[in-house]
Amino acid sequence: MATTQRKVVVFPSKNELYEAMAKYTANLSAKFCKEKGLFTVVLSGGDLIDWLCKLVQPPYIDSIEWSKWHVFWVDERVCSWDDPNSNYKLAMDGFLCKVPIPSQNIYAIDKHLASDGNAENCATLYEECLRNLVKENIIPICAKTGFPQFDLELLGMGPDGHMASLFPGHNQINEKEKWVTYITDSPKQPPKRITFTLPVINSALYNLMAVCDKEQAHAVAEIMKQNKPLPSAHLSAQVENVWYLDQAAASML
Ligand SMILES: O=C(O)[C@H](O)[C@@H](O)[C@H](O)[C@H](O)COP(=O)(O)O
Repeated sequence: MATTQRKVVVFPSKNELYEAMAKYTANLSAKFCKEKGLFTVVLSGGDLIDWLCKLVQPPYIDSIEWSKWHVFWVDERVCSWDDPNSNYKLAMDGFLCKVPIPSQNIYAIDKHLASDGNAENCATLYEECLRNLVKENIIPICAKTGFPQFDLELLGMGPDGHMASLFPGHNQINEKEKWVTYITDSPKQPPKRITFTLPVINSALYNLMAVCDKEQAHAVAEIMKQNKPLPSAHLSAQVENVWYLDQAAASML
């Protein structure tokens, strides 16, 4: 399934990395809005949302066709929408509330099931939501993989090399059929989460993995040396798999 070579860019400062992330996202938004009238974007949680700060500033905030965006989460914590742990809340407060994306184009985890804490049902329903959007021609199916194909996924990596909620030593990374799966014993808190599976993640046209800070430097080095099968080492994309690193994250390369 791995189709593209990993492209790595190291930035002299975090500010330059943030600027490049905004530019990359804005360029793809313009391309896909022009080509097909919509842009499907997948967010993760963690620090990534802060790193998207430049998107909500000029010139990007005024030039992006926000009404054509469709927003998804690569993983989500199973908790209520107003819980400080919620990736939905994080993205809403830090990014989405600042831009005019129609609320019906924001595809969050089911509010009630998430509050109830049933991870399996949340994953089933999120997959159903994606399947409906395939029927509505919002999300195409990747001809090569047979899985849904998002335009851009904005990803982060934990110090243990996890991406989305695919953690080392947990079997979610091996899922080959489902589109969305779940975990109830995540090593990163909180323990209950839903997550896109690897075939879905790797079916995206563009994957941008952003990694900052020294805590991640060891995992970055292991992944680049190809000598440790960490979940993030499996990241691929159909057109481009690009890694943006700051100096600290690249310090052990
Ligand atoms: O639920 C989460 O925690 C995130 O969605 C997760 O996938 C994140 O992208 C990585 O864990 C990196 O997170 P940090 O930026 O906090 O290291």
